[in-house]
Amino acid sequence: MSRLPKYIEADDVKRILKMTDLIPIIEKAMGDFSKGEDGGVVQPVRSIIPVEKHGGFFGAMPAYSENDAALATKLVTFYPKNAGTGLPTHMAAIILFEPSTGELKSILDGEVITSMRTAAASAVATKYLASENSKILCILGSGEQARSHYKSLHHICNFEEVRVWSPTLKNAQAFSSQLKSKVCETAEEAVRGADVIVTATFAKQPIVEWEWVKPGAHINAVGAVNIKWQELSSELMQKSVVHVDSREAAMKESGDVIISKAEIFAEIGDLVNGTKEAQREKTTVFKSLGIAIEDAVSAKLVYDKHMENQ
Ligand SMILES: NC(=O)C1=CN([C@@H]2O[C@H](COP(=O)(O)OP(=O)(O)OC[C@H]3O[C@@H](n4cnc5c(N)ncnc54)[C@H](OP(=O)(O)O)[C@@H]3O)[C@@H](O)[C@H]2O)C=CC1
Ligand SMILES: O=C(O)C1=NCCCC1
Repeated sequence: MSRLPKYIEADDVKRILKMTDLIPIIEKAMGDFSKGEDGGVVQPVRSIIPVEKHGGFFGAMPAYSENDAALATKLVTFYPKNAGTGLPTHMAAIILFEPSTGELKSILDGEVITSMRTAAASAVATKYLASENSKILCILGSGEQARSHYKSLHHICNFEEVRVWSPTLKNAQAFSSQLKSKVCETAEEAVRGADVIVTATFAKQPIVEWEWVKPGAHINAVGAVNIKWQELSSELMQKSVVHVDSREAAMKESGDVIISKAEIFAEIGDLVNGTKEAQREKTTVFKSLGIAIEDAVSAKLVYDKHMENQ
């Protein structure tokens, strides 16, 4: 047998990975992660190094799930300045190992997995925290995450209206021409009256204010993964019931949490495990940072399905 690892390309990942399969797997991984040692997950907060000269960042994200027999590390770069150049702003590879022997199994494209597993994590949060009667979805941003969230959140709610706002109007229009939605001229117009809000931007300063948000709405805040950046105003963070994927990561990486000094009520995994009660009727925030265990279990899923068809 060849010992050369298989490389699984983006197109294959896209073909193999289905949101309907991914959402329950991410839900279980978030639950296992929040059980601590009992969940069989080992995952430090990622290491991120700035590549200051070029305005980029490089991250290493190792994780092991004993329950899912998934051992992997993602290597990811994010370069906000790539926007508009034809190169993606996020690029990644996931390196998957066999936990019983330590053997290298595969290297997978990490861009599609990053996009889909982040949106799946927000879908899990939305399942527990959004009003069951949610009809209006607001998406701020029109890039990769905006698109994947549009798709994943339709698995959770029956939206009657989707609104999109993005600073570059033509990008919002392109989004809207591909994914049925209404373009808004301002973030405020998009946010007011929405039941579920997604912020998936490279904003460094808040783009959503407390007074715009409908009481009881749920917000998935996906961007601002930097201690100095915020997507949500401090008032909005302080007055909402705040959830995260990882408390440890939020305290180390999230400007929205650190600058506002908002209290973190729960990890989403605590809701999955039933150790904290979901407060659906309150205004809720899921501050997503992205955790490595999500990549590891997604990569294992893709690899197993890929090998079934060999
Ligand atoms: N939580 C997690 O697990 C993950 C989080 N992320 C984060 O999610 C965010 C979106 O990522 P992704 O969709 O891949 O990136 P893209 O580059 O595909 O899209 C970025 C979007 O941000 C918008 N934008 C840029 N600057 C601003 C600004 N100052 N104010 C408001 N909007 C702005 C752009 O608008 P326009 O095009 O109109 O100019 C664009 O729509 C990033 O912050 C990224 O780091 C990414 C992966 C995982
Ligand atoms: O989880 C990830 O992967 C990322 N999160 C935030 C920014 C870049 C990649």
